[in-house]
Amino acid sequence: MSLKGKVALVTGAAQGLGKGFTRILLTHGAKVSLLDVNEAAGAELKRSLDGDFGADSTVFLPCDVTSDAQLKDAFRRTLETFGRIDIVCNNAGILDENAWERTVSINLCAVVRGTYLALQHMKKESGGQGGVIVNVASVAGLGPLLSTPVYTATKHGVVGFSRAIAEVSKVCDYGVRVNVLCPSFTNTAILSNIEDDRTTGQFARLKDISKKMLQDAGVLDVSEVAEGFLQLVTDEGKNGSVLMVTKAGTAYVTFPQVVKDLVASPSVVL
Ligand SMILES: NC(=O)c1ccc[n+]([C@@H]2O[C@H](COP(=O)([O-])OP(=O)(O)OC[C@H]3O[C@@H](n4cnc5c(N)ncnc54)[C@H](O)[C@@H]3O)[C@@H](O)[C@H]2O)c1
Ligand SMILES: CCCCC[C@H](O)CC\C=C/C=C/C=C/[C@@H](O)[C@@H](O)CCCC(=O)O
Repeated sequence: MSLKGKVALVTGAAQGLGKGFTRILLTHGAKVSLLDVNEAAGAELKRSLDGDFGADSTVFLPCDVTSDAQLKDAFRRTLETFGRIDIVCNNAGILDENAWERTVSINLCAVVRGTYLALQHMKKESGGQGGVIVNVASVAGLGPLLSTPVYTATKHGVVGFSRAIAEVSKVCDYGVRVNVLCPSFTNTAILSNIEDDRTTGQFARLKDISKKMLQDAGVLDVSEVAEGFLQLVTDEGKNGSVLMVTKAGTAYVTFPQVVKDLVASPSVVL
């Protein structure tokens, strides 16, 4: 899929991985709507991108993804600005075992909210032109990061929800692909949480184990993860795919099939 003329909406775009996804989308010709709760960082990034790609390539929209009203408004303003939405990346996320309800609200509830809004705008049955959604989970969505059990739960939820919605989209012929990105440790601000008793809370005493995992796994550059993101966006054969990106390499994850694949069964009548 060529990205020229395509429009993307990225949450948590102001820094870290969201910034990396934004830059690779712009480099390949897309226009990008940047959503972030950090207004200062978002405005600063917009100024930088204006210089690199031109002012009409992006729009920055202050948005707290936990607010249904703000996220809906951001989708509306994106359409007003660019006239279409082809790509949505639900990337915004935090790690805070003390504020675990907010962690669930951002990392999982807002991914559901962003996915449903994306489908509302993109699915063919509601007049959309189709598109692709990439939800950002983590390797912690595939196995426990023991010092962060709620963060782990949210990322497992993103994997499960996204795979299920991808099946819905296939069966209902939405014309929208839904994929999941599972990066390992990556050099962004969130990594500092591993040392921070304020965010690991009651599990702070386990941080040395997580630090050892980080040392053993190595730390990715944002650009390495962005390449995996680009694959999930542009490969039109990928729907319901889960891409794990680690220093050891990048691989699509396969899952055990516990129950018969109903979609493949001709007896399923819709
Ligand atoms: N860095 C890693 O090691 C790593 C690995 C795997 C997955 N991830 C995931 O990647 C995503 C991006 O994280 P990152 O590493 O770039 O961290 P980061 O902290 O650098 O960036 C997160 C961005 O999300 C924004 N954000 C936070 N809460 C928000 C809200 N309520 N509404 C809107 N924006 C909000 C922040 O302002 C920030 O710009 C997260 O979902 C994270 O869980 C990170
Ligand atoms: C406090 C660190 C903040 C970074 C959190 C990021 O989301 C990065 C998490 C990176 C790795 C998590 C590792 C967990 C791994 C193990 O549980 C292992 O079982 C995972 C196995 C995955 C697989 O090979 O299928």
